[in-house]
Amino acid sequence: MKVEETYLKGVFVVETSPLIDTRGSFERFFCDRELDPYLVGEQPINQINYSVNTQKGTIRGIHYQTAPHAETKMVRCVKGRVWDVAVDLRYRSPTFLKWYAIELSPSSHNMVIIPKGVAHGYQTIEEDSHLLYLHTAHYNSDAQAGLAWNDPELKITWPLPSEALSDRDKRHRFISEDFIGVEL
Ligand SMILES: Cc1cn([C@H]2C[C@H](O)[C@@H](COP(=O)(O)OP(=O)(O)O[C@H]3O[C@H](C)C(=O)[C@H](O)[C@H]3O)O2)c(=O)[nH]c1=O
Repeated sequence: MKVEETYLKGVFVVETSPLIDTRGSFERFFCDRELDPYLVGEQPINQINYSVNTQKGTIRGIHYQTAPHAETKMVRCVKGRVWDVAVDLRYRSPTFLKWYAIELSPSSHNMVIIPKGVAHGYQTIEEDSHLLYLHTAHYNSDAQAGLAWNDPELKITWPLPSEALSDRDKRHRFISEDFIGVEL
């Protein structure tokens, strides 16, 4: 696994290598031993989720779980193609409210690691795009929080016009002036 840190501390891009033979290929998606240096002090994987998006242009997010249910999540696109965004919400982070985006797709063999305090969203750039998530915390409906995809404070330059937002994602409030970041 090749792991590179982005300019958002703790946000890593992992590239895995398929082992190809006459039958096809085999690819290791996750290994706690290999990724342990990047998941310092993290709990093990508690949940694995799978998201199917039928439409191109769908935006999901920008979500995070509040403490004490904050989580690291690892996201991989297993079908189609998505533009994946991480937004730094960490108190006193030098990249507070900065965002990083990367295209995830099966052919890129890549996965993004999104640590606690960093919110996550994505837009599908192909129809029928599927995502696999590994989470280091259990889902807690009372700890759900989110940012508006079109928050003027973030100025996220989504690649396509927004489509297929959930009612919840349509209702996120813009970041208030007194927002200083999230507790971890
Ligand atoms: C995340 C999650 C959701 N749910 C239930 C809650 C809702 O009834 C339904 C859909 O949840 P939600 O609308 O939050 O799903 P997305 O909009 O795809 O959000 C996800 O995608 C964004 C981009 C993320 O980064 C989060 O991991 C995750 O929140 O599944 C569960 O039962 N367990 C879970 O772990």
